[in-house]
Amino acid sequence: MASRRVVTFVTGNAKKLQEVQKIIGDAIPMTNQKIDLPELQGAPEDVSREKCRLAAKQVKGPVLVEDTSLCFNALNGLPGVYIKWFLEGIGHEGLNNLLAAYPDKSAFAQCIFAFSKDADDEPKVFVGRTNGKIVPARGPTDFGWDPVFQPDGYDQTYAEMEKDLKNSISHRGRSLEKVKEYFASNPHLLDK
Ligand SMILES: O=c1[nH]c(=O)c2ncn([C@@H]3O[C@H](COP(=O)(O)OP(=O)(O)OP(=O)(O)O)[C@@H](O)[C@H]3O)c2[nH]1
Ligand SMILES: [Mg+2]
Repeated sequence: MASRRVVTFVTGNAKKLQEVQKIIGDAIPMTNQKIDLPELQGAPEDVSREKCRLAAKQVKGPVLVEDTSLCFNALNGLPGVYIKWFLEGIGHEGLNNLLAAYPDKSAFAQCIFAFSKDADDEPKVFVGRTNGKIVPARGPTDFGWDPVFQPDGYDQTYAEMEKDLKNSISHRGRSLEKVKEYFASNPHLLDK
């Protein structure tokens, strides 16, 4: 049997890593590296592709990265890929206040994973999206904007949900389902 390479998931975010490990399980042989990659400005898919290229150069092997957006429909998709800086700058209350002037509180969480086999391989992207609305913070505050995002069809915020429930309906879970399908349908992807 050919020996197999291992995919390195590159992120600076420990909470993302926990979720990714839980969702992937042993479906894909994976390790991780904590590198805070510089992020291009622009369209979400391009941000993720560029992170993937930078990661592949550093790791020199198969890499997986992701970029997460939180998009408010009343604001035509902003803060989007800039949610990290909005959250750091204005917090949960500030995110709610951004929508104070609009009756439409709907939003979507989006995760874009990107994979490449090596630095010469064009990254492939996998988009996962969950629709919901922005609400005053409820639940534990240990992960980002989880307390202010309530997915459609549920009366709990992401933060109030059991982890397995969040992972089964989340932007990250949906994107990773596509990643897993891609690996399952390309069984020789990691052969040396
Ligand atoms: O409540 C949350 N539930 C989630 O499911 C979730 N996923 C990401 N985030 C936050 O949204 C921003 C994305 O920015 P981001 O994709 O650039 O991540 P990051 O810079 O933290 O890590 P990375 O880029 O090294 O992977 C960062 O503030 C993350 O903390 C989440 N918050
Ligand atoms: Mg980042």
